[in-house]
Amino acid sequence: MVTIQDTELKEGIQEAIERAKSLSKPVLVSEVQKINHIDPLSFYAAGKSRFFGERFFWKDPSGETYIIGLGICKQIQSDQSTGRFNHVEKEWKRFINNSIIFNPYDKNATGPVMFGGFSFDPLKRKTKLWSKYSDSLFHVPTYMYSEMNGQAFLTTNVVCTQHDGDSLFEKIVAERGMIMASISDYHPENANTLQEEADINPEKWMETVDAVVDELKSGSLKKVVLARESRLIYDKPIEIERVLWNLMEMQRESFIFAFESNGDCFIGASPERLIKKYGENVFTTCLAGSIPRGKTAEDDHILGDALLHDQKNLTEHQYVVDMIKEAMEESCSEVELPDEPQLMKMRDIQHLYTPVIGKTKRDASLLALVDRLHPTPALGGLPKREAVEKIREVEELDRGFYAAPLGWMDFRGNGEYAVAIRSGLIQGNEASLFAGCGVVQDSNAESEYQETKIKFRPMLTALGGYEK
Ligand SMILES: C=C(O[C@@H]1C=C(C(=O)O)C=C[C@H]1O)C(=O)O
Ligand SMILES: [Mg+2]
Repeated sequence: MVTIQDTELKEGIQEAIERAKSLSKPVLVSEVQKINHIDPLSFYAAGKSRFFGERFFWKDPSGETYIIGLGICKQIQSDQSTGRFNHVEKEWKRFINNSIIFNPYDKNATGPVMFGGFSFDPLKRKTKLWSKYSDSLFHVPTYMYSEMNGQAFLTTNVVCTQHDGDSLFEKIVAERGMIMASISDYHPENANTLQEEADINPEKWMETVDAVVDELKSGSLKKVVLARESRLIYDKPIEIERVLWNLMEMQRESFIFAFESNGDCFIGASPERLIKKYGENVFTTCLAGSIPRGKTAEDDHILGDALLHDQKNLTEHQYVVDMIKEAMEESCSEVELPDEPQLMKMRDIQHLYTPVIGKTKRDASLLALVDRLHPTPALGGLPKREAVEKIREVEELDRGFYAAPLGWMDFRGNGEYAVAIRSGLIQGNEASLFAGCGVVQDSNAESEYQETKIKFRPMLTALGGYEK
């Protein structure tokens, strides 16, 4: 059946081909349909055979926003280290500038959206672990399911070139029809069995923590976040859908994300927002300072209370608050944040948490805010530049996209980026998990090590390898 919107898509494609001829460059057509609700994970799973390596999944902590992409109609990438945020934003604007958009809905995350992220530190020596991800990597999906406050939308993005003809419309409608017809309720099947678990050099990591603590006592550095890796080997290829299913069951309060590239998949459940921008309203998060959850409600309360009064953790947290407050005050006309941190309780861990809201000054774009904030002292340290240099020098791990901004931006400039922690890189039947912690003068290597162990748990449990 041809709907009114399909007529629009057909005419849009014809017009875009004409435009591509006259401009001698590809032109995007984007069409948005309001549709009935689909289970987001089932939509993702429906793209498995056709689009493996070209999918992404996103859920925000409130569950108000889901964005799932299948296929890539445009890739924006760069290995340039300076000005990379600005470069991506310019490329994005240039791409949507001449596009034809049918979107009668005034909803964020509908129509053209780019999804992806950045590496933590483009100047870090690269290993082959992250060879499938360039320092800046964004995908614009061909088919995108998005949900905003309970309303569901299907966006179809087609890039037309001067060489395309009428058959492009038929091809897209047929492919889209096939995807929609193949959606069936996803349920995880048999789990993987963990065969080998290798913490990479924990003793050396603790020695590095000790050495950094000594430096913090004598120099100008105040905080350095040090991370480490655990490598897991399973008996068979890890099913990304099943990991997402588990994360959705167990880490409801987190951002849940998966970002595929050339067969690898970066995946995780992060409690930490870097920045959200809807219109002029911006939201960011100071999250640093950690303690385990208690086994009983009473235990849990005692631990939470101890965290709220622990000087080492309060200092670790305050560095983040000070830096984020300063950055926000530069970019915003109004900034509001509470005086004292509160507790954020996740399934496996509790943190000190200070939410920050603001209203941007007219010229502050989402990626300019990302540029200003990344890395906050929650993931880098303080002062920012020295801390990142220290990490580059002493950390064994190639962080890749771990601890870096990951998220989306739509054609109107709205979007959200999480700090991609509690995450791992899946490569066939193997996975690398990453976890770090804020090292300050009062840090103790053994307890920081224990803290990273807890931070591995969300992913370890979701993969199947840790039973609580
Ligand atoms: C670095 C991580 O987490 C960060 C470090 C924290 C800490 O040291 O207390 C707490 C929250 C995060 O900002 C991680 O999970 O890998
Ligand atoms: Mg800590």
